[in-house]
Amino acid sequence: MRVSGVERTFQVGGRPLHVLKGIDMELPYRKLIMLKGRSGSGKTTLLNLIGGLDRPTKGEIWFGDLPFHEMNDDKRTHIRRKEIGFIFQAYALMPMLSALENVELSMRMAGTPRSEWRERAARCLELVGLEKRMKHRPFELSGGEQQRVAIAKAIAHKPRLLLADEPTAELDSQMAAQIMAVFQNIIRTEQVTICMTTHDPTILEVADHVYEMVDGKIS
Ligand SMILES: Nc1ncnc2c1ncn2[C@@H]1O[C@H](COP(=O)(O)OP(=O)(O)OP(=O)(O)O)[C@@H](O)[C@H]1O
Repeated sequence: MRVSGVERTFQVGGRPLHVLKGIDMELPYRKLIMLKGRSGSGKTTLLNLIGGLDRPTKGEIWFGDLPFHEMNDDKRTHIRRKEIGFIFQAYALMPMLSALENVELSMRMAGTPRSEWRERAARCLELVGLEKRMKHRPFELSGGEQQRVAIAKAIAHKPRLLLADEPTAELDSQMAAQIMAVFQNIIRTEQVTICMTTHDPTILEVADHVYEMVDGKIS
Protein backbone atom coordinates (compact mmCIF):
# COMPACT_ATOMS: atom_id res chain seq x y z
CA MET A 1 0.00 0.00 0.00
CA ARG A 2 1.20 3.50 -0.81
CA VAL A 3 -0.01 6.81 0.63
CA SER A 4 1.09 9.91 -1.20
CA GLY A 5 0.47 13.59 -0.38
CA VAL A 6 -2.63 12.73 1.64
CA GLU A 7 -4.60 15.50 3.28
CA ARG A 8 -7.84 15.24 5.24
CA THR A 9 -9.83 18.27 6.21
CA PHE A 10 -13.05 18.18 8.23
CA GLN A 11 -15.63 20.94 8.39
CA VAL A 12 -16.23 21.76 12.04
CA GLY A 13 -18.78 24.43 12.83
CA GLY A 14 -18.49 25.79 9.29
CA ARG A 15 -14.69 26.03 9.52
CA PRO A 16 -12.08 23.75 7.96
CA LEU A 17 -10.05 21.64 10.39
CA HIS A 18 -6.87 20.38 8.71
CA VAL A 19 -6.18 17.07 10.44
CA LEU A 20 -3.78 15.46 7.92
CA LYS A 21 -1.45 17.85 6.13
CA GLY A 22 0.42 15.86 3.49
CA ILE A 23 1.19 12.29 4.47
CA ASP A 24 3.55 10.01 2.52
CA MET A 25 4.06 6.45 3.64
CA GLU A 26 4.51 2.90 2.42
CA LEU A 27 3.17 -0.34 3.84
CA PRO A 28 5.36 -3.03 2.27
CA TYR A 29 4.23 -6.63 1.99
CA ARG A 30 4.56 -8.70 5.19
CA LYS A 31 5.92 -5.88 7.33
CA LEU A 32 4.83 -4.60 10.72
CA ILE A 33 4.37 -0.85 10.49
CA MET A 34 3.61 1.31 13.52
CA LEU A 35 2.17 4.77 13.76
CA LYS A 36 3.00 6.69 16.89
CA GLY A 37 2.11 10.19 17.94
CA ARG A 38 0.30 12.19 20.57
CA SER A 39 -3.40 12.05 21.05
CA GLY A 40 -5.08 14.13 18.36
CA SER A 41 -2.12 13.97 15.94
CA GLY A 42 -4.29 12.22 13.33
CA LYS A 43 -3.36 8.53 13.65
CA THR A 44 -6.91 7.17 13.65
CA THR A 45 -7.89 9.49 10.82
CA LEU A 46 -5.01 8.09 8.74
CA LEU A 47 -5.85 4.50 9.65
CA ASN A 48 -9.45 5.07 8.52
CA LEU A 49 -8.19 6.31 5.14
CA ILE A 50 -5.79 3.39 4.70
CA GLY A 51 -8.65 1.02 5.52
CA GLY A 52 -10.96 2.63 2.97
CA LEU A 53 -13.44 3.76 5.63
CA ASP A 54 -12.95 7.37 4.59
CA ARG A 55 -11.60 9.23 1.58
CA PRO A 56 -8.80 11.81 1.51
CA THR A 57 -9.56 15.44 0.75
CA LYS A 58 -6.39 15.46 -1.37
CA GLY A 59 -3.67 12.98 -2.36
CA GLU A 60 -3.53 9.33 -3.35
CA ILE A 61 -3.98 6.01 -1.59
CA TRP A 62 -3.03 2.94 -3.60
CA PHE A 63 -3.98 -0.51 -2.40
CA GLY A 64 -1.69 -2.46 -4.71
CA ASP A 65 -2.81 -1.14 -8.09
CA LEU A 66 -6.25 -0.05 -6.87
CA PRO A 67 -6.77 3.70 -6.39
CA PHE A 68 -8.77 4.03 -3.13
CA HIS A 69 -8.82 7.82 -3.53
CA GLU A 70 -10.81 7.55 -6.76
CA MET A 71 -13.29 4.88 -5.70
CA ASN A 72 -16.80 5.40 -4.42
CA ASP A 73 -17.95 4.00 -1.06
CA ASP A 74 -19.41 0.81 -2.55
CA LYS A 75 -16.22 -0.12 -4.37
CA ARG A 76 -14.03 0.57 -1.36
CA THR A 77 -16.39 -1.38 0.89
CA HIS A 78 -16.21 -4.35 -1.46
CA ILE A 79 -12.40 -4.38 -1.40
CA ARG A 80 -12.31 -3.72 2.33
CA ARG A 81 -14.49 -6.74 3.12
CA LYS A 82 -12.28 -9.03 1.09
CA GLU A 83 -8.79 -7.69 1.58
CA ILE A 84 -8.59 -5.84 4.89
CA GLY A 85 -9.01 -6.91 8.52
CA PHE A 86 -9.68 -4.49 11.36
CA ILE A 87 -8.99 -4.63 15.04
CA PHE A 88 -10.77 -1.52 16.23
CA GLN A 89 -12.45 -0.94 19.55
CA ALA A 90 -15.70 -0.49 17.65
CA TYR A 91 -15.42 -4.01 16.22
CA ALA A 92 -16.17 -5.64 19.54
CA LEU A 93 -16.99 -9.30 20.09
CA MET A 94 -20.56 -10.55 20.27
CA PRO A 95 -21.16 -11.43 23.96
CA MET A 96 -23.56 -14.32 23.35
CA LEU A 97 -21.32 -16.14 20.88
CA SER A 98 -18.34 -18.38 21.66
CA ALA A 99 -14.85 -17.44 20.46
CA LEU A 100 -15.28 -19.91 17.59
CA GLU A 101 -18.69 -18.49 16.59
CA ASN A 102 -17.35 -14.93 16.76
CA VAL A 103 -14.60 -15.82 14.29
CA GLU A 104 -17.07 -17.64 12.03
CA LEU A 105 -19.31 -14.60 12.02
CA SER A 106 -16.59 -12.49 10.41
CA MET A 107 -16.28 -15.03 7.58
CA ARG A 108 -20.02 -14.89 7.01
CA MET A 109 -19.67 -11.10 6.63
CA ALA A 110 -16.78 -11.50 4.19
CA GLY A 111 -18.68 -13.99 2.04
CA THR A 112 -16.39 -16.96 2.74
CA PRO A 113 -18.14 -20.24 1.75
CA ARG A 114 -19.90 -21.74 4.76
CA SER A 115 -18.15 -25.10 4.39
CA GLU A 116 -14.82 -23.40 5.24
CA TRP A 117 -15.94 -21.56 8.38
CA ARG A 118 -15.35 -24.16 11.11
CA GLU A 119 -11.91 -25.32 10.03
CA ARG A 120 -10.61 -21.85 9.28
CA ALA A 121 -12.00 -20.40 12.56
CA ALA A 122 -10.34 -23.17 14.55
CA ARG A 123 -7.08 -22.63 12.66
CA CYS A 124 -7.12 -18.87 13.40
CA LEU A 125 -7.81 -19.41 17.09
CA GLU A 126 -4.94 -21.86 17.15
CA LEU A 127 -2.68 -19.26 15.51
CA VAL A 128 -3.40 -16.81 18.33
CA GLY A 129 -2.87 -19.50 20.97
CA LEU A 130 -6.50 -20.00 21.97
CA GLU A 131 -7.06 -23.60 20.88
CA LYS A 132 -8.15 -24.43 24.43
CA ARG A 133 -10.61 -21.54 24.68
CA MET A 134 -12.68 -21.93 21.52
CA LYS A 135 -15.95 -22.67 23.29
CA HIS A 136 -15.60 -19.82 25.77
CA ARG A 137 -17.71 -16.71 25.48
CA PRO A 138 -16.00 -13.28 25.69
CA PHE A 139 -16.87 -12.70 29.36
CA GLU A 140 -15.16 -16.00 30.22
CA LEU A 141 -11.89 -14.75 28.73
CA SER A 142 -9.24 -12.29 29.97
CA GLY A 143 -8.71 -8.95 28.21
CA GLY A 144 -5.66 -10.28 26.39
CA GLU A 145 -7.54 -13.40 25.30
CA GLN A 146 -10.46 -11.31 24.05
CA GLN A 147 -8.04 -9.23 22.04
CA ARG A 148 -6.59 -12.42 20.55
CA VAL A 149 -10.10 -13.52 19.54
CA ALA A 150 -10.47 -10.12 17.86
CA ILE A 151 -7.22 -10.79 15.97
CA ALA A 152 -8.41 -14.26 14.91
CA LYS A 153 -11.64 -12.65 13.74
CA ALA A 154 -9.78 -9.99 11.76
CA ILE A 155 -7.57 -12.49 9.87
CA ALA A 156 -10.13 -15.25 9.30
CA HIS A 157 -11.08 -14.12 5.78
CA LYS A 158 -7.37 -14.00 4.79
CA PRO A 159 -6.96 -10.26 4.33
CA ARG A 160 -3.79 -8.86 2.80
CA LEU A 161 -3.74 -5.96 5.24
CA LEU A 162 -4.51 -5.92 8.96
CA LEU A 163 -5.17 -2.58 10.68
CA ALA A 164 -5.19 -2.18 14.44
CA ASP A 165 -5.93 0.97 16.43
CA GLU A 166 -4.12 0.80 19.79
CA PRO A 167 -4.46 -3.01 20.05
CA THR A 168 -2.52 -3.13 23.33
CA ALA A 169 -3.93 -0.03 25.00
CA GLU A 170 -6.01 -1.86 27.61
CA LEU A 171 -3.45 -4.56 28.36
CA ASP A 172 -0.59 -4.95 30.85
CA SER A 173 2.93 -5.23 29.44
CA GLN A 174 3.02 -9.03 29.49
CA MET A 175 -0.25 -9.35 27.58
CA ALA A 176 0.86 -6.61 25.18
CA ALA A 177 4.04 -8.58 24.46
CA GLN A 178 1.91 -11.66 23.75
CA ILE A 179 -0.18 -9.70 21.25
CA MET A 180 2.97 -8.52 19.48
CA ALA A 181 4.26 -12.10 19.32
CA VAL A 182 0.94 -13.10 17.75
CA PHE A 183 1.31 -10.31 15.18
CA GLN A 184 4.81 -11.48 14.26
CA ASN A 185 3.54 -15.03 13.97
CA ILE A 186 0.71 -14.13 11.61
CA ILE A 187 2.96 -12.03 9.40
CA ARG A 188 5.06 -15.17 8.95
CA THR A 189 2.24 -17.64 8.45
CA GLU A 190 -0.60 -15.61 6.89
CA GLN A 191 1.26 -13.38 4.41
CA VAL A 192 -0.32 -10.26 5.83
CA THR A 193 0.93 -6.69 6.29
CA ILE A 194 0.09 -5.07 9.62
CA CYS A 195 -0.29 -1.38 10.37
CA MET A 196 -1.08 -0.37 13.95
CA THR A 197 -1.13 2.70 16.13
CA THR A 198 0.42 2.75 19.57
CA HIS A 199 1.43 5.02 22.41
CA ASP A 200 3.59 2.35 24.01
CA PRO A 201 7.36 2.92 23.57
CA THR A 202 8.28 -0.65 24.61
CA ILE A 203 6.25 -2.07 21.73
CA LEU A 204 7.85 0.06 19.04
CA GLU A 205 10.96 -2.13 19.14
CA VAL A 206 9.31 -4.97 17.26
CA ALA A 207 8.19 -2.78 14.35
CA ASP A 208 9.82 -3.07 10.94
CA HIS A 209 9.21 0.64 10.54
CA VAL A 210 7.82 3.39 12.78
CA TYR A 211 6.16 6.52 11.45
CA GLU A 212 5.82 9.34 13.93
CA MET A 213 2.92 11.71 13.45
CA VAL A 214 3.19 15.26 14.70
CA ASP A 215 0.30 17.61 14.13
CA GLY A 216 -1.00 15.95 10.98
CA LYS A 217 2.40 15.28 9.38
CA ILE A 218 4.97 12.51 9.45
CA SER A 219 7.97 13.92 11.28
N1 LIG B 1 -15.04 13.19 11.57
C1 LIG B 1 -14.39 14.20 12.16
N2 LIG B 1 -14.89 15.44 12.17
C2 LIG B 1 -14.22 16.45 12.76
N3 LIG B 1 -13.03 16.34 13.36
C3 LIG B 1 -12.48 15.12 13.41
C4 LIG B 1 -13.12 14.00 12.80
N4 LIG B 1 -12.32 12.92 12.99
C5 LIG B 1 -11.25 13.36 13.68
N5 LIG B 1 -11.33 14.68 13.93
C6 LIG B 1 -10.34 15.50 14.64
O1 LIG B 1 -9.08 15.22 14.10
C7 LIG B 1 -8.05 15.26 15.10
C8 LIG B 1 -7.23 13.98 15.03
O2 LIG B 1 -8.02 12.87 15.49
P1 LIG B 1 -7.52 11.37 15.49
O3 LIG B 1 -8.57 10.57 16.13
O4 LIG B 1 -7.09 11.02 14.12
O5 LIG B 1 -6.22 11.48 16.43
P2 LIG B 1 -5.36 10.32 17.06
O6 LIG B 1 -3.94 10.66 16.80
O7 LIG B 1 -5.85 9.01 16.61
O8 LIG B 1 -5.66 10.49 18.61
P3 LIG B 1 -5.82 9.37 19.76
O9 LIG B 1 -4.45 8.84 20.01
O10 LIG B 1 -6.36 10.17 20.92
O11 LIG B 1 -6.79 8.34 19.28
C9 LIG B 1 -8.77 15.48 16.42
O12 LIG B 1 -8.64 16.84 16.77
C10 LIG B 1 -10.21 15.14 16.11
O13 LIG B 1 -11.11 15.89 16.90
